[in-house]
Amino acid sequence: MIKIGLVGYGKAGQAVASVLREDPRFELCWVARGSSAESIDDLPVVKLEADSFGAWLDAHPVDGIIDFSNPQAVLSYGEAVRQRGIMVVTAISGYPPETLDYIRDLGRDIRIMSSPNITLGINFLLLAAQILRRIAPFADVEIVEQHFRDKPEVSGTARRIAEVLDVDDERITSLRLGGIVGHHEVIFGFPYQTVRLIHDSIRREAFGTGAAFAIEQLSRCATGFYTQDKLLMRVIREELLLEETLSAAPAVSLDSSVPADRAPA
Ligand SMILES: NC(=O)C1=CN([C@@H]2O[C@H](COP(=O)(O)OP(=O)(O)OC[C@H]3O[C@@H](n4cnc5c(N)ncnc54)[C@H](O)[C@@H]3O)[C@@H](O)[C@H]2O)C=CC1
Ligand SMILES: O=C(O)C1=N[C@H](C(=O)O)C[C@H](O)C1
Repeated sequence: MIKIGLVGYGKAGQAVASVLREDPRFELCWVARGSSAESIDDLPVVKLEADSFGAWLDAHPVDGIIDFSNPQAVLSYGEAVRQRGIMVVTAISGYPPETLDYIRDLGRDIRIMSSPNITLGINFLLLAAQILRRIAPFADVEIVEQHFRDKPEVSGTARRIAEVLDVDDERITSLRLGGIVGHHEVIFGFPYQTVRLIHDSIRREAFGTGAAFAIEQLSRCATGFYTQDKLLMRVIREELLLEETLSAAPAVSLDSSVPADRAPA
């Protein structure tokens, strides 16, 4: 069982906590918050402060941390987890470049995954979009992202899509309305056809299942910096290799009395 500490218990963190608590592979041990440590159901709560977090980790050891707080939090817990070899899945979408550099540096000593969108669906869309982009680099590309009305910044997901497709951020159209959890659409415009790749996060629990996939995959990885699309590609590659191996496997006789060339197909 993987023991987890959750950093951030807001809109996304609460949904992630509910998914983790229902999954028998994980034990959610505690929550770290930025504000005062108000209790949450039966979960221990700590206020995240750099100078005391190491002692908290020693008294409440975990295998991994999942971060749905804000871009500053990793600066408070990074060295404490580095010293203890604790893996990290951070879903923060708006890291400044210097903080991303710090996260990559943490990858020299621990397993850490950072992705602006942790859903498996959007990371599959990222892989599909990159394939189409390579096939048809001449196509027009536009990106549309839609979120709840109070989300201030352009989605980190849309910026990541633009980055991997080598498209200028000016091609991103942002809409803010209602309670939309997360909608992303990549539109490829060809002379005689249009290809639309669309992903909708219907409920914030989608971020919980994505985080569960990431922490479980990370537990099988070597020390290093990872992204969710790379972890997903790793699983796809393993599946394809297994399929290739199985389809190439010669007919064998499990019964020594039956020659291999007459074994049932
Ligand atoms: N990668 C992904 O798939 C997703 C990423 N996000 C990102 O997660 C972050 C949080 O999103 P929401 O839950 O909607 O925001 P929110 O504002 O509802 O929740 C953030 C929580 O973090 C807490 N917090 C702030 N500073 C903290 C600190 N230093 N230590 C511990 N806790 C701290 C706040 O008190 C708040 O409860 C945002 O950056 C958002 O873009 C959100 C959903 C999906
Ligand atoms: O703030 C959110 O909620 C989300 N933020 C991420 C982003 O900025 O891309 C991912 C997801 O769309 C939800």
